[in-house]
Amino acid sequence: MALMNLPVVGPISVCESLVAVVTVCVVYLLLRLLSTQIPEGLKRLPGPKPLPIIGNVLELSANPHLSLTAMSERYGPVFQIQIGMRPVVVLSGGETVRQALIKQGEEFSGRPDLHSFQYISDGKSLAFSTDQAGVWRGRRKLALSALRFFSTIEGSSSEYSCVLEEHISKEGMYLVEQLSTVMKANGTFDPFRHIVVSVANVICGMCFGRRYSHDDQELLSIVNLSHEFSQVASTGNPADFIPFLRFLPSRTMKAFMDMNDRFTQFVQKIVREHYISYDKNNIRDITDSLIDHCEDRKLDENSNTQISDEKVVGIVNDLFGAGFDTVSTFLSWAVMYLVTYPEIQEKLHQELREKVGMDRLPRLTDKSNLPFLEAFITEVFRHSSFVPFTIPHCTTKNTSLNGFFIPKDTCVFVNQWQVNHDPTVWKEPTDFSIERFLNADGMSINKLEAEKVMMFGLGKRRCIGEAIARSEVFLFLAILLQRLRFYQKPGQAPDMTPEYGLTMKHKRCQLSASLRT
Ligand code: HEM
Repeated sequence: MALMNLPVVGPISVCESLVAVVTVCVVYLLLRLLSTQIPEGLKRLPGPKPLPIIGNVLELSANPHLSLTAMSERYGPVFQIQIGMRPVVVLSGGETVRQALIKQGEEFSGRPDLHSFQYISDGKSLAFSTDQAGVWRGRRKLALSALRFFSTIEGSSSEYSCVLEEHISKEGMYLVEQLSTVMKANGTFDPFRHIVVSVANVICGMCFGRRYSHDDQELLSIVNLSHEFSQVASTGNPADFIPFLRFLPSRTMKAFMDMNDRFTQFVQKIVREHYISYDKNNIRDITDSLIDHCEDRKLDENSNTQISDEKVVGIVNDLFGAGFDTVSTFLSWAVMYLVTYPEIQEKLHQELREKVGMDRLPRLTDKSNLPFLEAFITEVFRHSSFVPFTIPHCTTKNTSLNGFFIPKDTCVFVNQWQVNHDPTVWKEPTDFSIERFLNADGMSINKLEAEKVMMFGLGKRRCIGEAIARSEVFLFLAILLQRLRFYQKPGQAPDMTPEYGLTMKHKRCQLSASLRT
């Protein structure tokens, strides 16, 4: 919205354009000459030579995770590229990433002030905004404790170990029913279309205390718009790195802004309803608990009000947004792998039949008893690496990594895809093999290998929804595998080519399924 209000460049003469271009080039060269004095004992970052103004944009290709992986083979695990006018440090290799995000976690815990990030949750996102460390830490703590509380409290009956298990079990069964109904009516179904509603309902239950039907147009219009978001939020938009592009119309950017507006309005409407019906003695969900936190602060003279009410309650935006897209993308990929490898699907079903049986639903406590399923989940995470980069990081002070100097406020990309496909760590990294995560006896998980897979980031910015996400992917998949058999439409092998983004999706497609007896 703000971008559309900016004045578009008016008519300018050739002479004026030339002067502008020459000035930009001179300033650019001067900045490069004056930039980065390397402290003694440290080295300058290696990397490809940038072109003026556009930097290394042309070398990034449509799949930056692949081109940056190829560059890491040439320049090593820490190197610098220039995207437009902005230097970006790229980290690869498990050891180097661990060193940066865990051992030097504080120095790499910032977020860069990318232009497009200001449109996410009105610039007040917990995950994307450049909040000062104190504010971000306070919000993160609040978000973590709200998530923990509203996933571990008791369910409505003793059948469930906690409310999270109840939400997932119920949504899992609705999903099975929904898919068999669609199969009866159409003969095929689009996996993402249905999975995303079920997963959104789990996080809606926790955040807003409500669920939506699979045909709810309002919810569908929100959850199906994540594609534009994902495209821009991953490694940014050209306008984040080449400032004058902000003044030119961009279709991707407009779609990104529209999507963010609609998403924020959707959540704000629910938050407004919560403010009206809020009752201190009946805290129903995460939104209520955040409102309650603000109300309590008002009564406490000594309370720390560094974080505004808007930023406290706005945390639900992040939890809802991050909570449905990632998990549903994973599950949708998992179904694609099941269809592609029917022999693995049968093995997983047999494991469930033997260890859980067909008379009851799987539970979270069955996890340790289902090593094939856990190995399958880990291999889908590794092989698809559908979150190829973490959210971009930023250095909070001058620092060094592997002997290379990195100035304060440098944008940092962490290449999770490379870590998960590093040929020095993984045997035949392009093969899909669940055996790589099983011990020699074939009956238990090789934890050491599983921990090498990187999907949730590491250190200070590590995903706060990891525990919930892991419970969701396990239980949804266990229920689907117990009740259904998935298969491809005759003669139509599924297209496993990922479409690049913050979360990489497979192409939308039609699959088939039948109920298991
Ligand atoms: C399979 C599912 C998921 C994956 C693969 C995933 C992955 C990630 C990654 C890679 C990051 C960025 C880490 C970094 O910048 O270093 C992240 C951040 C985050 N995730 Fe997740 N996530 C998942 C599910 C969830 C869920 C279910 C929630 C909430 C209910 C959630 C909430 C967040 C939040 C709030 C952040 C920002 C943390 C911060 O900036 O301090 N995620 N996630």
